[in-house]
Amino acid sequence: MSTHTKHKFLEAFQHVPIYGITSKKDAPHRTVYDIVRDMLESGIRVVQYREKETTGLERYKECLTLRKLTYDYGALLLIDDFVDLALAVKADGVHIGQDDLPPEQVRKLLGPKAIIGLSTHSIEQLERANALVDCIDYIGVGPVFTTKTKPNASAVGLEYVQYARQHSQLPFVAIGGIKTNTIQSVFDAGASIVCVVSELVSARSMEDKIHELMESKHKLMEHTFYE
Ligand SMILES: Cc1ncc(COP(=O)(O)OP(=O)(O)O)c(N)n1
Ligand SMILES: Cc1ncsc1CCOP(=O)(O)O
Ligand SMILES: [Mg+2]
Repeated sequence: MSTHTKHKFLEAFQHVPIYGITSKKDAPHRTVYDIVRDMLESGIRVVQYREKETTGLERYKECLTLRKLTYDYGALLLIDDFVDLALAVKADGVHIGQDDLPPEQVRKLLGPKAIIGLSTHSIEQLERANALVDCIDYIGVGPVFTTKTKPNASAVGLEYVQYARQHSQLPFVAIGGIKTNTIQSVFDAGASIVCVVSELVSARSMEDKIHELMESKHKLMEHTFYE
């Protein structure tokens, strides 16, 4: 909303431009706490809690522990969908979809300091988000590629990432089907922040996986620098 919240959001990607999202089903033998601790130990500083198949009470208990953990690492905790949960655990903000509460209502509920992200899947939705530049802090752009993590959503493609790069007035996070073999194309299309859910959460070593993912970003930077 304010330049302050946008700055706080962008600053958190200074070292690792990866937005972390929880997914217990991609690491069935680990707790959400272990998953997030690994993300934080690997340098991630923005974590979204996204657990669809959990009770409200379990979500609350898990988020309470994550609030303390993310706080200890100076990281941001965002909640997917549930504004009430974000308020209850004093999260830094929420990520909402096109079918959730309208962003203006979410802003009224959470106040000026909260970070609010909104999913977009088309040029029309991106342009509507541009008109909300005083209400929301960033947008999601995706699914870039088809993904089992969101099986019913159609891919928007790299062209939409390029469009976001050129036309979004808000910081954007590219998401959906981004893996070691596709991440380079997403950076090439103009994304600065990416989200890798299943491949990261299921990795044997999250730290190694992040290094592997970031190799393409470094290659891109060297390439741009020497051009
Ligand atoms: C960073 C980011 N981008 C997009 C989404 C998708 O959110 P939404 O459209 O609400 O869909 P669900 O995640 O609820 O299935 C996201 N969560 N995070
Ligand atoms: C939550 C969400 N929103 C758009 S795609 C997606 C899932 C991304 O998961 P993965 O990185 O495993 O494809
Ligand atoms: Mg959602």
